[in-house]
Amino acid sequence: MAADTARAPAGERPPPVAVVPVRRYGRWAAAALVAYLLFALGWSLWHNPNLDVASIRQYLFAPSILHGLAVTVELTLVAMGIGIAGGVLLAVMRLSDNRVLSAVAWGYIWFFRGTPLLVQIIFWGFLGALYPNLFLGIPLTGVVFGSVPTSSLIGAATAAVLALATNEAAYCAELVRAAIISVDGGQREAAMSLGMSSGRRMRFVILPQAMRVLIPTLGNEAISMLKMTALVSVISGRDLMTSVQQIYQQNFKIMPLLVVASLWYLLLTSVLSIGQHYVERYFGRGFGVKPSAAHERRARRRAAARDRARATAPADYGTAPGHVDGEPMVRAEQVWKWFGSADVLRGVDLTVHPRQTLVLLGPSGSGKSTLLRCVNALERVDSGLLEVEGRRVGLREAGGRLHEMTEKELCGQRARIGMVFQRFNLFPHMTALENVALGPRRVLGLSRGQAEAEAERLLTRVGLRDKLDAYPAQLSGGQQQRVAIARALAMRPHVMLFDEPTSALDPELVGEVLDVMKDLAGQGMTMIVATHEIGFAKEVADTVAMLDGGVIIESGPPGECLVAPKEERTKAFLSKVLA
Ligand SMILES: Nc1ncnc2c1ncn2[C@@H]1O[C@H](COP(=O)(O)OP(=O)(O)OP(=O)(O)O)[C@@H](O)[C@H]1O
Repeated sequence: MAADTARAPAGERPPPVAVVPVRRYGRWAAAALVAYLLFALGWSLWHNPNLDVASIRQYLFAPSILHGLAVTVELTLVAMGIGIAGGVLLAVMRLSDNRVLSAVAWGYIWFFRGTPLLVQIIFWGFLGALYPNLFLGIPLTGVVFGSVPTSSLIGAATAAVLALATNEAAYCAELVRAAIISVDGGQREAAMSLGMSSGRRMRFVILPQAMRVLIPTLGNEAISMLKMTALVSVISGRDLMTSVQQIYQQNFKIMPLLVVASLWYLLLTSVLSIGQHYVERYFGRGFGVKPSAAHERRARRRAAARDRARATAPADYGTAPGHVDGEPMVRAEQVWKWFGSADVLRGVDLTVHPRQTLVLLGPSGSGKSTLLRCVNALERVDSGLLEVEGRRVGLREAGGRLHEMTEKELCGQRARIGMVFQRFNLFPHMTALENVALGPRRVLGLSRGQAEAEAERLLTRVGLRDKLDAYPAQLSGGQQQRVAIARALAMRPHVMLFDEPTSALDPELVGEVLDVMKDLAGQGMTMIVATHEIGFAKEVADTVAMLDGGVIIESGPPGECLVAPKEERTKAFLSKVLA
């Protein structure tokens, strides 16, 4: 029997197919040639009397060299640390809606990238020539609390750090900004829909994902910083390269001393590269990087913490009750929304009562997503009244006028409204469990154990008990959407919005998501569902509304709207969808 037809007992993995690999003679020859050339180069260096191995040995651990090495390491670490922190701050300022902050950040980056680093080092080193004394006081008022001579405050070492860090911050700012922009916009919206403030969104959702893009470029920056520290010699900084130069200017052993410097730089660069590898692996979790042993240990520790926390998880941790009996859960009256000259919603009226399911139908571009986004305060309506639980969405009435809600108020309102997106928008750097636990932990203030115990309960409810530690990339579309539903439910929302939750799924995965939604409706969740699933609408909806061109042209019980629609447009739409 041929190897590829070998059989194993039924159900067991068969032996792998035995395959003779292609003989790649060209590659072997190329590898042998390169190895030979490298060996020859090493041999010629080692036996070159001008290299002066004895001097290399003599100076490799010389005190002045080791001191220079320590200065280089210290300068690199401190300047990179301050540079990265400053860069993040500048990037956030640059991306801010506040024009003054954005302009200041732009000006900073423009100036520090636009002038040579050498000039900046000399500037900081000789700052005393411009400002002989530094004052602490209130600018432009003449109020001074104290002053010191500049030269006593900013010595060569401080000037070196200031110059390298302020310059690095400008470069880092652009790298961080590019990395932040590279994070999908859906991530921000998903975090907003959980009621996370802008600071929390940045810290827990955007920056961890941006870091994956950022780390390789920051690794490059750190390595070039290591070598740029040599420039501080112009203000008498005592870095590695300066120490080497001082020695060979006296003894003329240029080659051996350059080899000493190179060996130390190579060692430092290697250490940085190894560090970069681990940091990259940490931030690459969920993006196809294999989970490390540490990841699995952490998962086991967390499972134990969940077991301990289960007993202490509060039953009523959810968002504060906001609903008054008898009031509609969602009410829209003459809601208009426009983008520039395009009127997307043109006077929408609808009412959804508690425990009811409203299904929104309508062709692509009719405004279904926009309406749901308005209900969740992701967009502000331009005209009309939109209320959830009797409170205007995104607006507060005071003194007979409407005021924009503060971020805190908006987050509180969003947290009571669950949203499930067409493209899932799971956080790719978090496991299913972490995705679901994020909101309760970071918005509602549960402990990690309690939040994860609750997340486990919800994931079990949507049939994903065995996928707690899987990252979104390791889940099918249907499974991802079920995690997204559990994530929204974890906030104990008062109303759930579904924006075409099955339209990005393969037909055979649609059922598993619809089953979870039917289950929710059966348990009395108030829901607004934009979908083209007519069978679901017939079975679950209390009301069906047909949106066309930003207007609800027909609404009523599914028995009327779907079985005997009055409007020609609805008939045409249904015949297309059901075709
Ligand atoms: N931020 C925006 N800026 C400009 N136009 C927008 C914006 N958001 C939506 N629109 C426009 O509003 C219209 C309605 O879009 P919306 O996404 O609400 O439709 P939809 O009914 O959900 O469509 P689909 O079923 O294809 O998702 C579209 O013409 C779209 O181009």
